[in-house]
Formats: sequence, C-alpha cells, structure tokens
Amino acid sequence: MTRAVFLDRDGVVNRDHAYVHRWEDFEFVPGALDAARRLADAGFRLVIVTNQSGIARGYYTEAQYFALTERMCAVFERQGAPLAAVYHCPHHPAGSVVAFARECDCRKPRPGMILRAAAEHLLSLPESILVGDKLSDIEAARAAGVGRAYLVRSGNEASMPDIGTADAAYADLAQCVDALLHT
Ligand SMILES: O=P(O)(O)OC[C@@H](O)[C@H]1O[C@@H](OP(=O)(O)O)[C@@H](O)[C@@H](O)[C@@H]1O
Ligand SMILES: [Mg+2]
Ligand SMILES: [Zn+2]
Repeated sequence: MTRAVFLDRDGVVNRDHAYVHRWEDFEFVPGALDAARRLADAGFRLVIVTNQSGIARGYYTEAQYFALTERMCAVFERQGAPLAAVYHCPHHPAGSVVAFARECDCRKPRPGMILRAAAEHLLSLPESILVGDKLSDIEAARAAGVGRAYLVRSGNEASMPDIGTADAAYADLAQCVDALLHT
C-alpha cells in the first residue's frame, strides 16, 4: 500500500479567490508546487480532493472545471510533481443546477472523495496525510481515517481562531512540508 498526501485545492494549491474556474484567475500559492515536488520525491502519491459547489450553484460548468483541472495538472507534471488523481465534489444541497443540487457523500467534511481515492489507488490511509485550509477539510480526513491532517492559513479562513482536530497549523503548504520533511 502506498502513502498519499491529500491536498485541498482552493486555499492550499491556489489562492482562494472564491469559486475559481478560469485559468487566468488560478494563482498558485507561492511555494506550493515546489512543496508538492518535495512530497513526490519523498515517495508520497499526490491526490487533490476539492469541493466544487460552484458547479451546483451554476457559477461555472463541470466542463469548465475539467478544462481548468487539465491546465493545473499539466503544470504539476512540468514541475516534477505529477498528480496521481484529482477528485472533485460538484454537489451542493442548495444548488440551482438540478443535476448537482443534492446532499452527497463526497462533499467535505464527508470522506467520500478520500475513500474513493484510497480504493482506486490502493492507498494506506493511516500512513497518509491531508493538508487543507478549512476545518471541514480536517474533518473529512478524520472521518476517512487519514493518519495526519494539517491546516494551512493560506486560504480565506486565515483568521480561523483554532485548529480544531488538526495535528498542526502552518502558514502554507511550503512551511508544512518543511516541517514534515525536516528541511
Ligand atoms: O477548498 P476546496 O475544497 O478546494 O474548494 C473550495 C471552493 O469550492 C469554494 O468553496 C466555497 O465554499 P462552499 O462550497 O460554497 O461551502 C467557498 O469557500 C469558496 O470561497 C471556495 O472557492
Ligand atoms: Mg480550500
Ligand atoms: Zn458530492
């Protein structure tokens, strides 16, 4: 079984400008790609798990999300940090797009995306890590049985008062990986 780092997207990989769906608005958090490469070099599979309720809300289409994701994956690949997989939840119970307007098992804090990734990629969840910018990311990790869950302050929740059940909090992914890899 392989160990993975589950990465939240908005607020961890890229700046969370609220429902980012255009490539021109996709701004990598400084140091995030290099941190991802260091994780890959250390033997972690890289898996993104992202809530994309903007699809259910009608802010953008799933096709637009997939087009952005293809561009993002190509950058990770070029930087020597290939993504093993990207999982998204397009749902939201208050959505206006009928096909996606519902409760689901995949919207964080529910663990569905993480559990699906583990099954499809033979991942050891107890040996894996999650990095997120919201407490709901951390809760999803706990619900899935991910070994360690870290919070970063690079998202919109920068003023978050406490770290909830996270194992630790860091400024951003780069600082988290520095601590993880003792670099
Ligand atoms: O951080 P990840 O999971 O990668 O994606 C979060 C985004 O889908 C959006 O999630 C929304 O929350 P609601 O889904 O509306 O509760 C808001 O927080 C937006 O600012 C944010 O861009
Ligand atoms: Mg986020
Ligand atoms: Zn879902």
